[in-house]
Amino acid sequence: MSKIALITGATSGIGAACAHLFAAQGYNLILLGRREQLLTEVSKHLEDKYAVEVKKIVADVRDNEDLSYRLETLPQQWKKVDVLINNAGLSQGLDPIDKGNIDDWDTMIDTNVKGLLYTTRIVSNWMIARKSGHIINIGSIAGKEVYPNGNVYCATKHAVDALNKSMRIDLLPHGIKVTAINPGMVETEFSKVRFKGDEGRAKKVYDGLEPLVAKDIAEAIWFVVSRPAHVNINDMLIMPTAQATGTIINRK
Ligand SMILES: NC(=O)C1=CN([C@@H]2O[C@H](COP(=O)(O)OP(=O)(O)OC[C@H]3O[C@@H](n4cnc5c(N)ncnc54)[C@H](OP(=O)(O)O)[C@@H]3O)[C@@H](O)[C@H]2O)C=CC1
Ligand SMILES: CC(=O)[C@H](N)C(=O)O
Repeated sequence: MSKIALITGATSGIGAACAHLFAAQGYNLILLGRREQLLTEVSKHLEDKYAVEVKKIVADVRDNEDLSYRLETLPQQWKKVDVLINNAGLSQGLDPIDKGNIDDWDTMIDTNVKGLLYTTRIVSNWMIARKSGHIINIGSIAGKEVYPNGNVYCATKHAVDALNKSMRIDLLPHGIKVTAINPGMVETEFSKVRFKGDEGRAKKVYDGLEPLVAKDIAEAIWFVVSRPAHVNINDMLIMPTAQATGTIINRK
C-alpha cells in the first residue's frame, strides 16, 4: 500500500516541488491550496506521470470550519497520512512597525500560525491513532533571526519555530517525528506575493545572487523523511551559498 503525504500550499513553489518529488517516490498525495485551477493542473500532471493517486482540497487554511469539514470528510483510507508538510504560508508587505498594514498582519498571522495549527490539530490525531507519522513544518531564516521591516513575518516564523519544538515534545509519546525546515532565499512566488504582484520589485530581491529553487528544499525534505525510523532531524537551516543571514548577501 502506498504511503500518503498531505501538503498544504501545493499550488506553487516549495509545496508544488514537494508534490513532484513525493509522487516520484510513489507517494499518494493530498494537495491543498486555494487556487483550484493550479491544483487541478499539478494533480493531473502527477497522476499521469507517476501513476499515483491525488486528492485535491481547495481550501483556505485560515478558515478552520471549512478546513475541518474538508479534512474530516475525507474517506477513511485517506486519513492514513504518513507525512504532513505544513508549507502554506506567505509574507505581505515589508514596512516598519509604525507603518504596517493591519490586514497584512492578520493575513500572515492567520495563515502562517493559525492555519498551521488548525491543520496539525486534525492530522496529528490521525497520526496518533496509528502511532506513526512525520510532521514537517516550513519555518524560515526569519524564524531564527529578525531583519529590518520583517517584523510580523519574522514573528510568525518564530512562532513556527516554537510550535515545532512544542509539537515534538507533545507528540513524542506517540512515536511521531517532527522536523522544521528553515529556508533562506528561495525564488518562488514568495516575493511576488510579498510585494502584491509587483514583479519588478520581486525580481530585484534575487538580483546578483543565485537563490535556492523550490526543488532544493523539496530534496532536503525528502532526505529528512527518508531517514531510518530511529532517526529524526529536528531542525534544518538551508541558505543559498551567497546568503549568510537574513540580510547579509554577497551580490555580484
Ligand atoms: N521563498 C522563500 O524565500 C521562503 C519561503 N518560506 C516559506 O515557504 C513556504 C512556501 O512558500 P513559497 O513556496 O516560497 O511561496 P509560494 O508563494 O510560491 O507558495 C505559497 C503556497 O502557500 C499557499 N497558501 C498561501 N496562503 C494560503 C492559504 N490561506 N490557504 C491555503 N494555502 C495558502 C499558496 O497557495 P494558494 O495561493 O493557491 O492558496 C501557495 O501554494 C511558506 O510558508 C513561506 O513562508 C520560508 C523561507 C523562505
Ligand atoms: C530573508 C529570507 O531569506 C526569506 N526569504 C525572507 O524574506 O524572510
